[in-house]
Amino acid sequence: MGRTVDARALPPLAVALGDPAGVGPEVVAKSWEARERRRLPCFFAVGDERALSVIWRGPIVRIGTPAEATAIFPNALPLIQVDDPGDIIPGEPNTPGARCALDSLELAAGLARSGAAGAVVTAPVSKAQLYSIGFTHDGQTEFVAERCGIAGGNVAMMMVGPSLRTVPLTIHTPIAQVPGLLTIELIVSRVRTVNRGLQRDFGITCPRLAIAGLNPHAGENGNMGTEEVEIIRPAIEMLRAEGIDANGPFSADTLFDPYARKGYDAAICMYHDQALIPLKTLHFDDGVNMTLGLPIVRTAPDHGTAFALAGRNAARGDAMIAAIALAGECASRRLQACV
Ligand SMILES: NC(=O)C1=CN([C@@H]2O[C@H](COP(=O)(O)OP(=O)(O)OC[C@H]3O[C@@H](n4cnc5c(N)ncnc54)[C@H](O)[C@@H]3O)[C@@H](O)[C@H]2O)C=CC1
Ligand SMILES: NCC(=O)COP(=O)(O)O
Repeated sequence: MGRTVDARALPPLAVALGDPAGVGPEVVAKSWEARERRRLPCFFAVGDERALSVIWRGPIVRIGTPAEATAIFPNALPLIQVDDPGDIIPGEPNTPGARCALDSLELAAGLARSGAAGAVVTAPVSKAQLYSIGFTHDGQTEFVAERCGIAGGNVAMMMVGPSLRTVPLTIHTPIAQVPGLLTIELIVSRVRTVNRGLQRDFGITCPRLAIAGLNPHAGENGNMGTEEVEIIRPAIEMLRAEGIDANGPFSADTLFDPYARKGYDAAICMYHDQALIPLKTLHFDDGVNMTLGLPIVRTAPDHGTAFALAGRNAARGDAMIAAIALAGECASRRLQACV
């Protein structure tokens, strides 16, 4: 039986600043400013101090180890320095900045893996910039998974908002390739990961999972596409035989209305936009991207680098605040389950 653990036992969370020219540094600074009001767990930034100081006049204290963050956090934003050798101009991404974003991500994820940080929270990176420096993963999700020794295909991206959780089964895949990638094995393995993640990180004993169809009207019994009959329905039957409360396939067009949303804990979607459009439409300001299936907790705000806003003090910090809060809750829950 687990016993209650004081939340203060949670090590500080590592927050990678993301692309130095994006809104990442600004939303991290805004999160620190909101630390008391929003009762955020202790965290420290990982990145180049200049990315913060060019857009923010608040106090920053460099630290050498995560443990030092605890004493600093009430009065200043603790930071582990990662050098960016280039010019940092908000809204103007460059190659050194992309390398700095990657180094920051690597270090922050490593600190979480070692247990020195309680979780890793990642600010937005530009995928195009990362690809230009030879980044071979689709995104931060797959990178962190690999660093944890897990194949990218064995984790799940879950988008989390106050009234909706969605999971894209295929993620950063060209839409034309989606039907060919959908298999019974993919659906079964990804839904198992989601089921376990909702139990472990959200304390939902028997998660209710709604599986979307791929085609209009979930295929109308094979008359508007056959994926539902040949792939999705057999996968649901396999999952139900294992005791997982998976249901569907449901027409995606009515899966996100207020009445339908009451009926499930997460909607499993067939492709990126099917999952992200409803989440961002309903919860853009406080949506969180969480990676399920990792040995560590990793969250991120739902938004991207928003280069056009960078340096103008125009970015909202709420999604980053929600990402830090959720990471703290999930990491505390895991800690509690361990003792
Ligand atoms: N987790 C990550 O690292 C993510 C990175 N990206 C990257 O971000 C870049 C830009 O992608 P976009 O599709 O333009 O998405 P975006 O989220 O950066 O911007 C979309 C719209 O939302 C606004 N916006 C974004 N964040 C905001 C905030 N905090 N407060 C107020 N308004 C905000 C932007 O100004 C823009 O109008 C791409 O390079 C993409 O790779 C996109 C999504 C997630
Ligand atoms: N569209 C979601 C997104 O781009 C986040 O990707 P990741 O970098 O967190 O894997």
